[in-house]
Amino acid sequence: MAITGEGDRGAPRRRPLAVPARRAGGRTGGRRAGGIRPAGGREAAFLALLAAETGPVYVDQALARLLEGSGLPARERALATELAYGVARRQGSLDWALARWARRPPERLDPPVRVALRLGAYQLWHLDRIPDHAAVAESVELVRRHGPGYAAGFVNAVLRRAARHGFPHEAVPGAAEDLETHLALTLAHPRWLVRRWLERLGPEETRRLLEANNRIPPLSARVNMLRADPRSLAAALAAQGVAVEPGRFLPEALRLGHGVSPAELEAFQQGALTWQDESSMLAVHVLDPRPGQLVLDVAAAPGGKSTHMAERMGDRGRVVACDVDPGRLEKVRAAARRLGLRSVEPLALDGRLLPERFAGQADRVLADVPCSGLGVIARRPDLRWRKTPEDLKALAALQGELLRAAAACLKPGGVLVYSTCTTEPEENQQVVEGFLREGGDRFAAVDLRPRLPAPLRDEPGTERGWLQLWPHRHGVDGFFIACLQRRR
Ligand SMILES: C[S@@+](CC[C@H](N)C(=O)[O-])C[C@H]1O[C@@H](n2cnc3c(N)ncnc32)[C@H](O)[C@@H]1O
Repeated sequence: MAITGEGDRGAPRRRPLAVPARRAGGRTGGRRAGGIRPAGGREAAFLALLAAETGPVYVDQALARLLEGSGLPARERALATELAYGVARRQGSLDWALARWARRPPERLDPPVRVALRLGAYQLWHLDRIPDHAAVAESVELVRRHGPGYAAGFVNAVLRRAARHGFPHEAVPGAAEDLETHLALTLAHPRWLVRRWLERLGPEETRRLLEANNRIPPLSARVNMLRADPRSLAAALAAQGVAVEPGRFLPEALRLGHGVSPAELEAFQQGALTWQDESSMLAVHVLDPRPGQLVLDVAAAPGGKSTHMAERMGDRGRVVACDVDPGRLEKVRAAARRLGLRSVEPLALDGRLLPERFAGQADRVLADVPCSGLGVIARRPDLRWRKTPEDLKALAALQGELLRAAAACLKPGGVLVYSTCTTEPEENQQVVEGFLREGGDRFAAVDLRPRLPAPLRDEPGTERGWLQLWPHRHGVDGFFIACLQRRR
């Protein structure tokens, strides 16, 4: 769902699988999803899942590219989204069950074959309204069109067995017997994540978190207060038949009903709103940039928070929007243009080099760093299967370096926010605590309570300078915010 400004955390992506084109077999193997026109929703889902399986792209991104300009009617687009997200979400448990009918683990099969099997099995086991024969026949047809020669007969045989026997519920251990495996299989998450959350949150909360990760997340928008006021905009949207309600925490936030096509909404095109989760808006509220200030955004693309800061500053002052990826900086430029903001200055640079230009000068610095994205699993359903504990370690090193560079740019009395869209302490509290230990008494954690809306003031950690938001507790993305101030 490429709808929030937060879609891509900019973390290093998985490398493309080194599948030789012939073995990958498909006529689509190795080609980017964007280059093909799907004939219907099922084919769009299949191609998006295949693109994610064989390239450095997430399913939601591949699907968005495929659907853009596909000319598919709304019903087929909805089917594509339901299937692609559903399969991506359930991949681990689908593979576990399919292994017994395929007599080998799906990851050892050619990508088009395993994608066809997952797509068929998902429809058989999780969608009541699709008749079994259609689920099987359509999957066979897709692999015939896009897979290796042998595949159609194999997929047909495996899916017929899967239809006959159903999902092997009897083989899933009970919660009392083996809670970790039970939750991993019934709520489709990798075991290492379930284990880590069980240790930290206990059984009940872990279950609620896993369930929240499997729900369609809210569609949140930020009103550009320089162009519109939230009440009137909400009324105008309601008059157009859009279901709309206020945000949970902030005056500029709105929640819109699903079924809205974000980029096509007139209010978006006219620069009156930006798609953004409320958790991200909170980071800017905590930083509290003021008109006329010099503000640095260390890792700014696609510009969700840079543009929010410029809006809050009345477009007066400078918001230097730095990002190492010049291509992604174009999105910042486009967002600022759409929103009518002139104070945003895109800068293509490794954020670690910012002190060479801005040492000791900035009033405010935002370090919204690349992270694992484990707080946005609901938006990016295949992410859970791609991340490993090793990723968290590698990211923590880069996050620490970016935080040190950000802090070096602050002037005395200047304020910094460090944020991520992950829930994991290695990328969050531990990075900030490590930095504070190294920095001696030059920096101090800022009490967040006066900077937060009332319902969040008493969350754990706020008086010590940090806030962890959770999808199952707060109804927003999993997001971390820490605030520091330079003393001298
Ligand atoms: C989480 S995203 C930023 C989201 C952005 N703050 C927003 O609100 O729209 C992380 C960004 O970090 C960038 N990035 C990764 N390594 C970087 C580095 N060393 N210096 C600067 N930017 C970096 C990525 O290109 C990506 O755009």
